[in-house]
Amino acid sequence: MDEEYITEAQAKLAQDTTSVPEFWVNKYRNEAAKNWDKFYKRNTTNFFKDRHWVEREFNELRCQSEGNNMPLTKVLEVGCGVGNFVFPVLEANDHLYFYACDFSARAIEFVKAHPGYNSGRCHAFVCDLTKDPLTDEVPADTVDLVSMIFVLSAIPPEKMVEAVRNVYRVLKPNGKVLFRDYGIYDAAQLRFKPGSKLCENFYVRQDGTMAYYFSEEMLKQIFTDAGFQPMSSEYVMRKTTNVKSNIEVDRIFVQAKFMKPA
Ligand SMILES: C[S@@+](CC[C@H](N)C(=O)[O-])C[C@H]1O[C@@H](n2cnc3c(N)ncnc32)[C@H](O)[C@@H]1O
Repeated sequence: MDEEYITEAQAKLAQDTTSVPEFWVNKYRNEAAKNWDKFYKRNTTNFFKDRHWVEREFNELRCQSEGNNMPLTKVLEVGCGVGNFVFPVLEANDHLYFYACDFSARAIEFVKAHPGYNSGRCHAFVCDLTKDPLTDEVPADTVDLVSMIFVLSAIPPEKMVEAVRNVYRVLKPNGKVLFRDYGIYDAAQLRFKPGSKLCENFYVRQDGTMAYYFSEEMLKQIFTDAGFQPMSSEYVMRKTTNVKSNIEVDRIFVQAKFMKPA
């Protein structure tokens, strides 16, 4: 990241000295699943775009076309929403089997109603990563890959390590986590109004959903505390134009891979 950009971003963030009363902080934390469910009631399947960049960024998901006798690669997408990651990848690679979970029951209903949902290649279920064992639905040590695409940022920081440990238990030894999420100093973080910050780098949006902005260091700490070995990590910068205001903004994401040791 550019030094000048970082200095300006830090100065902007330092201006916000407000704090959210503890009652509200607890309420947002306790009602996270309810607020995401309302989000999907309002937006149905229309909010997030299909994530067609995924195979370009994560070669593990590309079709290897090594013949039909190869066992299917088992992938678990946690926090799958309405399937904007799952369905494009399933369509592009017929050698994958997907487990997909989310704590919004409504999101899972949308996944099951999708024309691409085929129970021979996909199993969707409701699960709160911070408290429901994934092993209730997925046998321990059996999954090749877990994708975490913009989900960990929605989880309060003090629950992140436990959520990642939950993922660890279903992965095979040498299995990998493919991760992409919001990076620190992302334009969306700098746009929050005073009174939205719940704790360092963690904010509540107007609809009650929450978002954390990761530094590479913080992300590495969470995954190593949960038992993973870091494989790669980078900030991905994208300039996007806000359609309403026609202003160009700097989106910053963190993309990383972690391995469960053998
Ligand atoms: C920004 S959306 C991303 C959806 C999807 N991964 C994608 O890329 O389109 C975040 C999702 O994480 C889910 N989520 C947040 N906290 C969760 C938790 N503790 N357990 C399971 N799902 C959670 C939300 O319901 C929401 O669907």
